[in-house]
Amino acid sequence: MRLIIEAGRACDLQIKYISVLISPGAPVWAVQQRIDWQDCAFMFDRDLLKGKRILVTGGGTGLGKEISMGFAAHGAHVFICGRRPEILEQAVGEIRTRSGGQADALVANVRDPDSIEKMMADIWNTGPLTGLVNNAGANFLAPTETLSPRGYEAIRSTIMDGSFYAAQGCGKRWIAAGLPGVIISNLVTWVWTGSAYVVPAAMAKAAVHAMTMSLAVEWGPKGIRVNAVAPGPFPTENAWDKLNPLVETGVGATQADEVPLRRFGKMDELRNLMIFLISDGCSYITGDTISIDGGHHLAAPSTFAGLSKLSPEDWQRAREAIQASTRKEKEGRSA
Ligand SMILES: CCCCC/C=C/C(=O)SCCNC(=O)CCNC(=O)[C@H](O)C(C)(C)COP(=O)(O)OP(=O)(O)OC[C@H]1O[C@@H](n2cnc3c(N)ncnc32)[C@H](O)[C@@H]1OP(=O)(O)O
Ligand SMILES: NC(=O)C1=CN([C@@H]2O[C@H](COP(=O)(O)OP(=O)(O)OC[C@H]3O[C@@H](n4cnc5c(N)ncnc54)[C@H](OP(=O)(O)O)[C@@H]3O)[C@@H](O)[C@H]2O)C=CC1
Repeated sequence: MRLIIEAGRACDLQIKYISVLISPGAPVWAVQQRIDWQDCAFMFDRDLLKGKRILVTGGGTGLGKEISMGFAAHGAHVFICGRRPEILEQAVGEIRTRSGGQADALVANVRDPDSIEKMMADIWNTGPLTGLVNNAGANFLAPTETLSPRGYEAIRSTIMDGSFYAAQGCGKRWIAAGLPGVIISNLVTWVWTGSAYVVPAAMAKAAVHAMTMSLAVEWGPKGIRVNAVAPGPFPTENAWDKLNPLVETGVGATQADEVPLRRFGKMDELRNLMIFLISDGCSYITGDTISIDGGHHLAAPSTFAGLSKLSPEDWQRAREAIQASTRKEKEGRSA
């Protein structure tokens, strides 16, 4: 048994990550432990995003919550959405308390264009957004030949349709009002490499990558910047439940030891990139997708190719473990 303790401190939010690798190939659990704000080192002026109003889809958990926290800590009013009211309310409370900034939550299902339109109308009733982060995502490991149309649709519609309708909802309002705006989509390095066993997610993210380049050109003359980030592994509870449900599924994409920088990403690293991209100081970057993965995709172990060793019985167990996690999530949904 090998035990690696990897501890890093997130500068602005002071989160300590401890990753414990039980044995090579075993799943990694990232324990996030909150500590005080006091010794924070901020990379940007604390007022950098003052006056900004930014919607982060899927901002109630994981990366979306951490990104929202970073925006709020730099003066922005953040709006988060998702399908579980309790999770959203908890997140809003946490963002307000820890960042000292403004945050509000809206229940919305990004798979449903009417739900997105209602959310946009509700937000615009209190004033226009200045920025949008397409972060809501869905994913699970599965051999492609076993996917049902509903399974494929659940992932595609969340990532591809959700990002399109949210971008369109903001874009049409900005254009009508002659306002500038910024859109950032949270993709994954599979937009360049593809990945076995997560094909619908790789396809949908690649579609949003194409949307990023296309809209940057179409809406650039109207003052709307459109960019994306492509993270490598940043362990979150949901992602790891869906992508590393068993000891046997601990391969490439969810492992730190094959990342050239030899560790997972830290939330403050992602936050800093997002704060930069959404800020006015970044006014000449558009149409780009920036990787933030410690070099993972260049070293090529960033996919689930290693899962070809799994037996049909292993896949059945993986499916059951993933679906147990989904059942737990569903209990809280109201949209
Ligand atoms: C380099 C590192 C990269 C890491 C990249 C990370 C990417 C991520 O995006 S991680 C994000 C993880 N978070 C989530 O996925 C949160 C949102 N997830 C969900 O809402 C659910 O998990 C969902 C995707 C399953 C969708 O929920 P819902 O619409 O309620 O879906 P159902 O439970 O009704 O299932 C729909 C359909 O899918 C089939 N299915 C579900 N799980 C599996 C599975 N493990 N294997 C095969 N098929 C599965 C399910 O059976 C349904 O189909 P039918 O049976 O035909 O009805
Ligand atoms: N963690 C990682 O290593 C990486 C993550 N990413 C991307 O980052 C994003 C966040 O992932 P992560 O934080 O790990 O996972 P989470 O599951 O924690 O985040 C996904 C969020 O999206 C929301 N969401 C899902 N479906 C919908 C829907 N139909 N309508 C509204 N909201 C929805 C979920 O809330 P709810 O279920 O309540 O609706 C949840 O808050 C994803 O797009 C993922 O692909 C990219 C690369 C690496």
